[in-house]
Amino acid sequence: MIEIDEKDLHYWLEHVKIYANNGKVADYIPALANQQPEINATAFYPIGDKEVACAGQADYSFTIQSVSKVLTLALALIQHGEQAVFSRVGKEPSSDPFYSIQKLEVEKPSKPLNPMINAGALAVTNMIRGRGSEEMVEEILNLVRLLTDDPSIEYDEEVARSEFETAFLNRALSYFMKQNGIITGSVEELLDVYTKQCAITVNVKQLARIAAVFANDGKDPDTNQPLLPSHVARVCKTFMVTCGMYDASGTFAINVGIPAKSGVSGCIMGVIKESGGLAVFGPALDEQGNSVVGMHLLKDLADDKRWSIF
Ligand SMILES: NC(=O)CC[C@H](N)C(=O)O
Repeated sequence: MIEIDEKDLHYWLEHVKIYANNGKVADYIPALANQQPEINATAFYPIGDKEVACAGQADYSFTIQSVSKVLTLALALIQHGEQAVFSRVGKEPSSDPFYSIQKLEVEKPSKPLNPMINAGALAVTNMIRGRGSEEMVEEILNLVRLLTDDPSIEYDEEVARSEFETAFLNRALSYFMKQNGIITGSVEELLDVYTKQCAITVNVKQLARIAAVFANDGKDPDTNQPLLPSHVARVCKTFMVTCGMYDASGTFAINVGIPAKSGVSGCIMGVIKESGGLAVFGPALDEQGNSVVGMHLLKDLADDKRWSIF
């Protein structure tokens, strides 16, 4: 069991916050361009009914963006099983940027390489049960409410609308996959669900709790009640290791060595085996779209606490 307390978090966040100057806030989603690069926060949610530790603006809410890809994958696996899900999406890293379209044309048969890139996540979201986009969004929100133990979790309407109005690349990916039978039904409805799942808002304490459920093999970190089947948690964690940090996943595995997932809002969740979940937020991003402050914080903490699973 690796102990981490508030003093650690304060110390390391103070140490790395200067790196925000080296990054840029995502602006391809207009509503995200308004984020303040100097905001930062981190939280550690321990397994075993102990207090969450945090530092920085820990009550600040942000949208989860690509972190939602792990959650919709978990939901699709629960609803349809591995065979059905992996008939539509692959299990291999792509080494391309998360929004890339090129491998969809090159791979034969054409199926997105993994569920952590946009194409794969869109294919997974397309599988979520529901009679329409509203019910599908509600299914996803209910999973996030379960994992955060907070029934008030919602999505940010302005961020969702802003992405929906400008998601030309995600529409292109979806139409390409519809042509190849990977996606069925209305692309506009799919984009409606996808942009809303990306716009679900949490703070670092809530995100750290989600990571803690994965660290506890799918069980509630406080009560040990099963929330996700352990094999689903295992598949999700494996994808976080191989593809969770986009085309920086290999470097991250060497430098930090834990399952993690980032989102372009500037959030990262990290899973520390049998210990707990760590979340960090800092909206200034590096070239690959990962939070600069988050990457430095995770690297320093992983070195200090010997977190690497390798
Ligand atoms: N990397 C991300 O966080 C991408 C999520 C974003 N909503 C998109 O599809 O572009």
